[in-house]
Amino acid sequence: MTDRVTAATGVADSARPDVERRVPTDGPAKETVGVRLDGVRKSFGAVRAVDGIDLTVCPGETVALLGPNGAGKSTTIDMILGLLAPDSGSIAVFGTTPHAAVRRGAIGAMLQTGSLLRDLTVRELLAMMASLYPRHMAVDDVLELMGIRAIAQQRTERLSGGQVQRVRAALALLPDPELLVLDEPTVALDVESRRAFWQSIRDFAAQGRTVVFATHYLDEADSYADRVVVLSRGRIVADGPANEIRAMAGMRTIRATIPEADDARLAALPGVRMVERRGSAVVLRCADSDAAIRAVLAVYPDAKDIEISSAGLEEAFLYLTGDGRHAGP
Ligand SMILES: Nc1ncnc2c1ncn2[C@@H]1O[C@H](COP(=O)(O)OP(=O)(O)OP(=O)(O)O)[C@@H](O)[C@H]1O
Repeated sequence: MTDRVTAATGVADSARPDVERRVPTDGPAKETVGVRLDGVRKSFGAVRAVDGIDLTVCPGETVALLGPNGAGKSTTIDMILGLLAPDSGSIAVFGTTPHAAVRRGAIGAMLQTGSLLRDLTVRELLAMMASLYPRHMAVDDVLELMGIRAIAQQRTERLSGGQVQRVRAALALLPDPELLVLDEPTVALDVESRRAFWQSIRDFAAQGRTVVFATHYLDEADSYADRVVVLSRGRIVADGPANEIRAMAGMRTIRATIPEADDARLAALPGVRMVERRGSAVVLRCADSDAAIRAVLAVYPDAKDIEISSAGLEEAFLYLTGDGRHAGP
């Protein structure tokens, strides 16, 4: 798998005031589309960070943007939040521009970077931020939702990395947003903290709210999202219900030495999804390895050194993002 990004440790990034200072709403919007991206592109110099993304997120959906480092997840999120403008294409959030949605308090965000204000207790920080919103969740309710009641009297500079993440999420939830956007929110957390974090977000989503989150973790996307959108090199390479993406992750691989095999013919065999060359061997990624091996032997009875194996989650992820095609011997 790819390298992990630097852990986020804070909140209330002063360079991003629009996201943190939301104006309250009268409750969830009634639009049938929560977030919509049409042909969105964004480059930084010669780097095409986002290269033509079409994406629709329905209200109430929890969608994971899954991808390795540099896939374009943060750039996509920053454009949904109105922090970056696309070079081309359009973005709508609950039927309006991202800026308008932020202004009317529809979006709460937890970004990768930012720092908590020091010299305040967690409760004081939440109360202070709440005072900026004419309408907001009760501080006690947010403490309860994020499971941080026990640290309410603790000063922010004394918090552990995991506690900081939960306080940052609490700040994002404070104005009771219709859309919650989380950019790799659990990157610094251990397994138990991740589980507890996601249970809190699930409880929030269960109120009919829309959640979009970026992650490197296939298992996290699988466990907590209704739908998984896999990004690679600025493009969507897979988009489907979590169980479908998991099924792809469950694909099997047939490796064999097949003299004079024709790649196009192999690719057309039943059960075969993809053909790769590894020296004299071919590797077949299969949706149905039983059907595939029967077909291979029927067409190429001379096939030898046959191995059938399950793709691990990591391998499946590399396959989905296209980063593993030339890996391995
Ligand atoms: N402000 C910027 N200036 C120049 N290049 C940038 C900028 N922001 C992003 N990029 C580049 O755009 C590409 C996509 O970056 P992005 O941060 O969106 O990816 P990501 O999927 O969020 O990655 P990560 O998981 O590492 O956060 C990368 O090649 C990155 O180096």
